[in-house]
Amino acid sequence: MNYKIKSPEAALKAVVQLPSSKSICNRALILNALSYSPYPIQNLSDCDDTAVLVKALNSNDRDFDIQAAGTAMRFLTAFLAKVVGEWTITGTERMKNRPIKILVDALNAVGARIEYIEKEGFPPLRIFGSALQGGEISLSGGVSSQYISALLMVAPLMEKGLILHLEGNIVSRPYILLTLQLMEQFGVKAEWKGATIRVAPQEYHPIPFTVESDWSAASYWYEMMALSRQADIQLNGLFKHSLQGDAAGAKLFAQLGVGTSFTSDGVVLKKTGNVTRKLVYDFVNEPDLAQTFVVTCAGMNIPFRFSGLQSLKIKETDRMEALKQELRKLGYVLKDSCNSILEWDGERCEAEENPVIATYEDHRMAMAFAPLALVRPAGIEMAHPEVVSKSYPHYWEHLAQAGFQIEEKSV
Ligand SMILES: O=C(O)C1=C[C@@H](OP(=O)(O)O)[C@@H](O)[C@H](O)C1
Ligand SMILES: C=C(OP(=O)(O)O)C(=O)O
Repeated sequence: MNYKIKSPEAALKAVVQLPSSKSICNRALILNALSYSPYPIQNLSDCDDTAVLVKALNSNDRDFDIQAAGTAMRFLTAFLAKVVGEWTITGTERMKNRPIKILVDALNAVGARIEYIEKEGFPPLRIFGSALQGGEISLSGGVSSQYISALLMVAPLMEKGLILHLEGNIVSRPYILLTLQLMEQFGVKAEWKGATIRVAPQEYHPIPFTVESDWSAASYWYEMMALSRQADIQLNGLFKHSLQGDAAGAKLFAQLGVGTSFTSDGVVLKKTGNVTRKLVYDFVNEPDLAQTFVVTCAGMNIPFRFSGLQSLKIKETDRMEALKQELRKLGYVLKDSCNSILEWDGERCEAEENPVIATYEDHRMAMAFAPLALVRPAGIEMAHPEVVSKSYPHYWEHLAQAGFQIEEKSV
């Protein structure tokens, strides 16, 4: 089934209860389990990536399928490595092609026993759980921060604790900070100096915990604000002093004419009229915002140069390729270089007559392209719109409530 999405007939008006952050949910679930917490987590997301982790942590099975959830795959691997028993963990075909060797090598070096069931370096995995001795290891920080977050959360329960030396440029650094800050809320202290993170053996202490709304999800509403002529948008559940790195999106959207005011409920967006001529930004710290900004700039006709995109190649799909392919259908010619830079200098090609945007099993492709309906009188047609459930299951409902017309088309 495809969706044809058309702009609201009147001005876009929305008060949105955003989904809660899956990054925070999935950390809180692991920390809750490690601290034997009696408190259920409040405002837990009903998105797929969180649901698979809830299911795994509550089941009596030995074999887990975490589908497409990168955090669940990485966090559960480290978690199970220290739970006595024999476990297997698998996921979607794409997950079987997302690398995990750095994490497996690191865990095996501190006393775990993890084997590959199919392809060396990739899920599915067989895990022989036991107490972990811990110690001092070096690993690359340049592939996925999720490996580091996974190791850190189990680190205080290792016999000798853990000293991690991070090699190379670190990608997605705010997610490591998020992990450390949440660990601290659960009573565990770590020290991060230079390229070294130290966690001494310690116990977690359970706390009642409420999850904040998702700043990555907020970015699509910022995009709608940027692309609409007139709009009235309020996003509930966001904090001014957020632990999420993607809160940086608010500042960056200021360059695209969207202002943010914080209220006791969340944020109110307004148009400022101050729009940059070209947007230049390094997304190494906020990779999940890259698609939003690529599509917004194209829709606003603003050239851009975005660097720091190396991790996009190993996410739900190769996001650099997917963006180039799908924007070409709409008449934009993007150039990539060094496996990490995507630019658009305003070059156009002939657009397809009836383009259908492919979503590549990637929620962020669907969510980033839908707002283009605001600037395309013919609307935007999209394949597999259901992919949004990975992080934002109510996205289409919320768009419909905001006045978008969404028509199902059988194919
Ligand atoms: O730790 C997390 O919650 C995440 C870290 C990032 O991944 P990488 O560290 O692989 O870039 C991000 O893209 C992902 O959506 C969530
Ligand atoms: C990359 C993402 O998720 P994950 O790596 O957790 O599958 C994402 O949500 O954009």
